Amino acid sequence: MIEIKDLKKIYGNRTVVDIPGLEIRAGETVGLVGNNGAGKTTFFRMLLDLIRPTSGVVRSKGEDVSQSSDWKNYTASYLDEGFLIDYLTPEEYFTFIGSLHGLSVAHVADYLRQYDEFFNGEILNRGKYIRDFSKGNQNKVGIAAALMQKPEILVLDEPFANLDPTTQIRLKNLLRELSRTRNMTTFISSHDLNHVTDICNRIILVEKGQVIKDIQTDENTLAELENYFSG
Ligand SMILES: Nc1ncnc2c1ncn2[C@@H]1O[C@H](COP(=O)(O)OP(=O)(O)OP(=O)(O)O)[C@@H](O)[C@H]1O
Repeated sequence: MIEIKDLKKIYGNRTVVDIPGLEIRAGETVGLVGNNGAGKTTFFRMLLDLIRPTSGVVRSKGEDVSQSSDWKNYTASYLDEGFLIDYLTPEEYFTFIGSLHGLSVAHVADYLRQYDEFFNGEILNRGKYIRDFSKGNQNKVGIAAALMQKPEILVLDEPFANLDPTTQIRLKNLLRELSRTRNMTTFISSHDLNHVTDICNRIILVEKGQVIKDIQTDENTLAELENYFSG
């Protein structure tokens, strides 16, 4: 589904991403872990053609993401609040994103009903602009909007950050369900080793831009990661 070849990002004289080769198969749930500054967000930004690699290529279904736009039809992401439009209300934002994907206002309202529990009564009909929501609630808006396009590939940067424990558990259930029912390919970066090992079937550990471990999750993975990070 996604193939990475000789991917490098260099800022000044610092190489912040250096991945000789990586393949992600359809339906995989990939957790990206690594300490601050390891290069996770930079990697995601290259995956989504938000920044250009210094060298190398990211191919999605065989097409270079920097040369083709086809991947945008089946890829959704939420990296940070920069993806939102902060002078809109959540309803206006969902309607706008829905319109980009050919959904009517009624469709969008219908779609949002399934997120009642995830939103926990804090998102819709609040009469507030997105900019006035807490960071956690802004995350909820961004994640629900990304899922609205029923993507084949979903990329989320630290989706559990700023979410209360109840919403973290609801998000985990939601992502598990989507990967099971839609065979969605998912990338999730997180500092929460419990959550990523819980929902991801593959864990990629990066340090200084390099892949240090690439493992299929099993009952020993959490202990292995905890051991690595406590060293
Ligand atoms: N535009 C830029 N110019 C220079 N250096 C940058 C730029 N963007 C990122 N970096 C550097 O690249 C390195 C990787 O950053 P990145 O944000 O990808 O790490 P991360 O793994 O997502 O970290 P965190 O867990 O803290 O979010 C960091 O050292 C960062 O300072």
